[in-house]
Parts: sequence; structure tokens; C-alpha cells
Amino acid sequence: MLSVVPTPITVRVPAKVNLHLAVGDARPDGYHDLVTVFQALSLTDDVTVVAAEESGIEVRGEGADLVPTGPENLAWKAVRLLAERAGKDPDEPGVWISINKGIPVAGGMAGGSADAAAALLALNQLWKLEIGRDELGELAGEIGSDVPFSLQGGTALGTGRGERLVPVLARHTFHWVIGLAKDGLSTPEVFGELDRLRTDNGTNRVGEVEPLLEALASGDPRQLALLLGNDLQSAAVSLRPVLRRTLRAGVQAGALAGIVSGSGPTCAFLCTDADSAVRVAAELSGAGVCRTVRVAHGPVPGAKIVSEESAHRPTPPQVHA
Ligand SMILES: C[C@@](CO)(OP(=O)(O)O)[C@H](O)COP(=O)(O)OP(=O)(O)OC[C@H]1O[C@@H](n2ccc(N)nc2=O)[C@H](O)[C@@H]1O
Ligand SMILES: Nc1ncnc2c1ncn2[C@@H]1O[C@H](COP(=O)(O)OP(=O)(O)O)[C@@H](O)[C@H]1O
Repeated sequence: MLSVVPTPITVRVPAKVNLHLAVGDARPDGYHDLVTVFQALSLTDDVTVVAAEESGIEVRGEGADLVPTGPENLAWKAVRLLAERAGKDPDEPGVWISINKGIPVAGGMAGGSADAAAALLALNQLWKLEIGRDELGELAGEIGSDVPFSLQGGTALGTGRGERLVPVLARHTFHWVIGLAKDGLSTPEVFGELDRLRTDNGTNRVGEVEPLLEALASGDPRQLALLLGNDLQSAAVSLRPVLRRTLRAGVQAGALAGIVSGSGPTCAFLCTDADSAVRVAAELSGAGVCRTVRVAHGPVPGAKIVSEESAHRPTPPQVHA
């Protein structure tokens, strides 16, 4: 008898950095209204789905031991949501998922959200559901605030919880150095710390987003560097004071500006060009304030299906501290 080998589908999905993150006051539902500008960066995860008798999830790559392989994995939430939509048993959907992590775990770069977005796209194809991008985006927003952006990629303005997106024009490619920290920070804890700091003694708030949008359209990294801002930065630094040193070290190494990525603790440094990014990465690595240092560029596209051949990731340029 001829046995048919199921065909796996692999989706590659990017990390994000928030170039502008304005956080409003806490809402009754526990969330905060945001005005944010996301940019998708060239640090990626690969998520492969394949039809299987035994359903489950496995995680490989850097920080894999910190990622849950049960129902708490955000990719598994995507599986359950799409299984319900497809009329399948969400407890036994008959799918095996392999995640290859290249995005730092709990680093404020939306790695879990990225895997959920990738799983949505891959299963849409595997189960031939033909759900359009708009509906996929809505399903993504049910999983988490950052998931719709992971699907969309590029550069986008996010409002609401960050899930309502409008694409933003970004001319040219921007070059970044990414400084990874030893341990992650919890997103809800960082939002909570910001609320506490604001109640106790107030904190500065980032200004309007329009000047940053103009800098993106101009494509001038020097102009953009002056306008990067993140309301969560003071909270992340309060919980992890060493980040102040990391931010200073990146600028001393030659970056135009440094910023905590989202809720941190990863720090992102904007550089003039690709060569400068490599030099800054080497020097920051030598400063001993980061676990690992990588170079990246953005914007890059959102989640997309890649062929099996190209699913074997090239080793990203990195410098070990
Ligand atoms: C801060 C940001 C900036 O892009 O990213 P990260 O740094 O975590 O990657 C996001 O707002 C994180 O989005 P995401 O990680 O999807 O968060 P969710 O799962 O939706 O929410 C986790 C928790 O964070 C808090 N939260 C999240 C989003 C938001 N607008 N207000 C909040 O207060 C809430 O306590 C919520 O329960
Ligand atoms: N697929 C996943 N990849 C990474 N973390 C995940 C995943 N699913 C759930 N998590 C959990 O989400 C937490 C936040 O991880 P992550 O999304 O990488 O960071 P952040 O929210 O800071 O951007 C992790 O500590 C981990 O326990």
C-alpha cells in the first residue's frame, strides 16, 4: 500500500521593535491604550506545522527551555482558535508544531506573538481554510495585542491595545544593534510598574507621534534617532537598573540612539548604516553589559510561507559577549 507523507508548511516571522510607544492610563479591563509605531526586524522565528496523529508542540533554538510547550504557548492558542473556526476538535486538532526560535524570549520583541501569527498563517494553508488577511488579523487580535503586527510586518502605527494597525511609509532600510539581556521581563509587570511610577512621582511621557512619522518618511536615521521614545522604558529601567548602563554603552559605542524595546529588557540601538552597526555591535559586545549582541535591519515583511529548503535558517550575524 502506498503511504502518503504529510507535507509540512513553514512560516518565517519577524521580531518587532517599538520606535514610539505612548502608553495611556490603565483601562478598566486592565489594558492600556497605546499609540505605537512598530517596525519588523530581521530577527526571525520559523514555525512548521504538519498533520500528525499525535498533536503537540516542540521548541528549539535560543531560549527554548523558557518557552512553554503546553496550552500556554501562544502558537497553541492560535491552533485552538483556528480549529474551532474550522469545526475541528481543539483538543485533538491532529497537528504537530515545531518552533525554531531566533527571536529572544521574553525580550520585548514579541516572540510569542510572532509564533502565534505564524501558526495562524501556516494552519490556514494546511487546512485549506482560505481565510483572508483581514479576518486572520482579527483572529490574531483575539490572541494578543502584538499578534496582528507580527502578521502584517513592515512599519505600522498601532492604536487601541496596539492591535489596530495602519501601515506607515518608511523610506530606506534602518540598521539596528540589538542588545539581549540575561533574563526576560514580564510584560504585565512592566505596565504595572509604569502605573506605580506615575502614581508615586509622575514620569515623562513621549510626545506626539507625527514628527517620528515624518522622520520615517524622510529615511534619515539621524532625524529618526532624535525622536525614538518609549513610555515603558522608565518602568523597565526601574525594574532592571542595569539597563541604564546598557543604553549608555550603546551610544558610547557609536550608535545614534538607544531605546528599550517594548517592555524590555532587550535594548535596540539605531545606527547610521550597516557598517556602523557591525562596529557598534563589536564594541558593545566588548563592554560586557549584554548577554549577546546582534545586528538587524528593518523594516522586513510580516509572517510569510517559506519553502522547506529555505526554512533552514542562516545563522544570524551575532557577537557573543
Ligand atoms: C508592550 C508591547 C508593546 O508592543 O510589547 P512587548 O514588549 O510585550 O513585546 C505590547 O503592548 C504587549 O503586547 P502583548 O505581549 O501581545 O500583550 P498581551 O498578551 O495582549 O497582554 C499581556 C498583558 O500586558 C498588559 N498590556 C498589554 C497591552 C496593552 N496595550 N496594555 C497592557 O496593559 C496587560 O497586563 C496584559 O494582560
Ligand atoms: N511561542 C512562544 N515563544 C516565546 N514565549 C512564549 C511563547 N508562547 C508563550 N510564551 C511565553 O510568553 C512570555 C513572553 O515571551 P515573548 O513573547 O518572547 O516576549 P515579550 O512579550 O516580552 O515580547 C514568555 O516568558 C513565555 O513564557
